[in-house]
Amino acid sequence: MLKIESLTRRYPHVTALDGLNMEIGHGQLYGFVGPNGAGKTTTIRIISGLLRPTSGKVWIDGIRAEKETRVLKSKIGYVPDFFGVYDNLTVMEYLEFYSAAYGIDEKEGRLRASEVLERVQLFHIKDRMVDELSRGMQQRLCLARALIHRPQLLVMDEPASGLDPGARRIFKEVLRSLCEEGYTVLISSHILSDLADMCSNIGVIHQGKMVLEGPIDEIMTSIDSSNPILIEVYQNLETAVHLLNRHPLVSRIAIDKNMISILFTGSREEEAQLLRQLVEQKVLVTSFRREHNNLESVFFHLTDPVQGGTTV
Ligand SMILES: Nc1ncnc2c1ncn2[C@@H]1O[C@H](COP(=O)(O)OP(=O)(O)OP(=O)(O)O)[C@@H](O)[C@H]1O
Repeated sequence: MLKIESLTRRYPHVTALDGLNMEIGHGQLYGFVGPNGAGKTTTIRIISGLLRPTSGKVWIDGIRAEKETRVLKSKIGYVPDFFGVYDNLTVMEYLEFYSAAYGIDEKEGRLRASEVLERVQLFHIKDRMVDELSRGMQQRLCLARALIHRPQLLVMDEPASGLDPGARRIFKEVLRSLCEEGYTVLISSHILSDLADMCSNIGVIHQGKMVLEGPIDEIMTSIDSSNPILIEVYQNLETAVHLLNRHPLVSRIAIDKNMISILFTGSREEEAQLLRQLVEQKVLVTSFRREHNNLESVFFHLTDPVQGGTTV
C-alpha cells in the first residue's frame, strides 16, 4: 500500500530525514514510533502531499506520490494532531462542509456523513455543536472527516495525545474495526505503549532513519529469542539436567532449586520439541516459558541518547 525508498528532507541546518525506507501492506495498522524530532511529522507531511522531499521516492497504491499529488489526496485521509475549533456548526454540518469541499454532492454528502459517524461511534451526537464536544469526541470527528472521501490509507499524527484512558480505548476500538474493514492505517506517536497493543506492524524512526521495522509479533519473538527459557520441574530434575546438558541448542544452564534457566538458540518449533523430549523422559514439568522483553525497553535501547540518539 505504501512504499518509501531513500527519503531525504533537508532544512538549512537540519537533516530531518536521512534515507528513510518504509513499507506498509494493505490492511495493516502500522505504528510509527520515534523520539521527539526523529522525523515522524516530516514523513507524514510528505506522505500526505503537504511537503516536498529533497530526494527519494514514495509510492501509494502503486502511484508516485510526490509526482501525482491530486490522485494522492483522493487516496489519503490525513488526521493532524491539532483539531481546530469550529463555531456554530453541528457535527453533521461540519462533515457536510468537508464533503462539499471534496466535490461530493449534497445528497451523497449527507449519506457519507452518516456512514462515517457510525464508523467512529458518533452518530448519536450528530446534532451537537462541534465546539462543545470532548477532546476524545473531537478526535474521532476528525477521523470521520478524514474518511469522508473514502480514502484507502489513513495517516494520523499523534492522534491519541491528550486523550484520557476511556477515550483512548474507544479510539483504539474504532481503528481496529477500520483495519478489519480493509483500511490501512499509519499512526505516529512518541509513546510506544500507545501503539504496542493495537498495531499489527511497527516502524521505529531515529534521526531520520528507520532503525527497526516489521510485524510486532515477529519483532517480539526475535527480541525474545536471545532471552533464557525458564523450566520449572516438579520431579526428575536430574534427568532434565542430563538431557539439557547434551542438547546441541542449549548453550548455558543455571539451576536454582527446581527452576532451570537455559540459553536456547532454536526456533519456536524446536522449543516445543524440547518440551516434548523432557516429558517423554518422564520429567514432570510445571512451567516452561521464555522470559519476555518489554517493547518499551527495546525502543529506549534503539533510541538511547547515550548511544548517540536524541532526547526522548
Ligand atoms: N520547517 C522546519 N525548518 C527547520 N527544521 C525543521 C522544520 N520542520 C522540522 N524541522 C526539524 O526536523 C527534525 C524532524 O522534525 P519532525 O517534526 O519531523 O520530528 P517528529 O518526529 O515529528 O517530532 P515530534 O515527536 O516532536 O513531533 C527536527 O530536528 C526539527 O527541528
